[in-house]
Amino acid sequence: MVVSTPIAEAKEPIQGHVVETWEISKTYRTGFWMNQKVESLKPLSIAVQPGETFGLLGPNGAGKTTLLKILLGVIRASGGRGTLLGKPIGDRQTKQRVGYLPENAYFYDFLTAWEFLDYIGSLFQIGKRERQRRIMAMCDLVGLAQKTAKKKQLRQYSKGMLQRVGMAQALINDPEVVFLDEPMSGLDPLGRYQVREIILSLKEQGKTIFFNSHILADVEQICDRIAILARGELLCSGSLAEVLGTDEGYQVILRGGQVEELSKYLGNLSQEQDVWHGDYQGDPQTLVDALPSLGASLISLNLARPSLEDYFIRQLRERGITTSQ
Ligand SMILES: Nc1ncnc2c1ncn2[C@@H]1O[C@H](COP(=O)(O)OP(=O)(O)OP(=O)(O)O)[C@@H](O)[C@H]1O
Repeated sequence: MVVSTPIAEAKEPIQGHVVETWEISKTYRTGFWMNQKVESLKPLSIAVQPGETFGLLGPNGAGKTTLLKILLGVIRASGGRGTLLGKPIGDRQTKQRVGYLPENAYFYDFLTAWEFLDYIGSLFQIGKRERQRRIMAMCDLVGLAQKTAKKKQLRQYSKGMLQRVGMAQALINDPEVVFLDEPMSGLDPLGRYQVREIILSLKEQGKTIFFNSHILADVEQICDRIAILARGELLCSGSLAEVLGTDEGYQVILRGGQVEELSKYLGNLSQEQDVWHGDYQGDPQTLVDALPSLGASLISLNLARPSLEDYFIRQLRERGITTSQ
């Protein structure tokens, strides 16, 4: 995969937050008489720094797409306010500096990828020569063969290839901030890996990335900071270290010893024949030194950090959320 193809010279660093909201909220009115209310987003305040990869997580129906659409000016907030690149949300000039990959991108599938990207480039009023240059750079960036891009109609593309075209269209205007709604959904492991690589290469170029996802393993690998939404409510936000904590423990497997003695050192002890599994907190050397007196020998000792998935599920359970909406 080809990565890191900057398509424009360095810009002035962005001052202040790229995204900032203050108590922003959304209530939809539904029903025949529009008399039913759906509170999709409860008052929410977040801030995203320049150059950051920010992951917005949450189960289905949490309000992730709603927030993204508000930030992009696609729908209006019911309350609160926010800024994008320092300008009030909805500012027309800001749109030139923003890229967006919708969750279910609609493509004119009778066009080739090249024609489609050329069309999107023309909407941004990019001149013909520059459009050609950018389309070539985009094909390289997202790993799309130029020959295929010129020949094949989009209706003949696989989901993974369409996602690459979607990424390319989101980047054709060389945006400073890119919003990606579920960029890995529906992709196989290779496709997910490739999208992750593209996101990392954008990050290297200093772009700010805001993306929605419920694929936690991907988020854990690429995000600087995360926020968790559920039922329209912000449950927490912060860096992974802030959210998960830095308390690292060890998973220990050893042979021999008695439960009374071993439990002074290990938590969650379980036994399979004469092999013990347990958790250990503290200096590993202390445990290793104590093993002879416990009559036990070490089989393995592995560093274990709580995963984002464990944390995410715990957060939802603590609030009694066991199903998606
Ligand atoms: N146009 C609409 N009219 C009424 N309710 C809506 C509308 N759009 C979204 N909702 C409701 O708002 C809530 C949040 O929806 P949203 O699409 O923002 O969730 P999401 O977190 O993006 O979910 P998913 O992960 O499934 O894409 C849901 O309960 C949804 O049914």
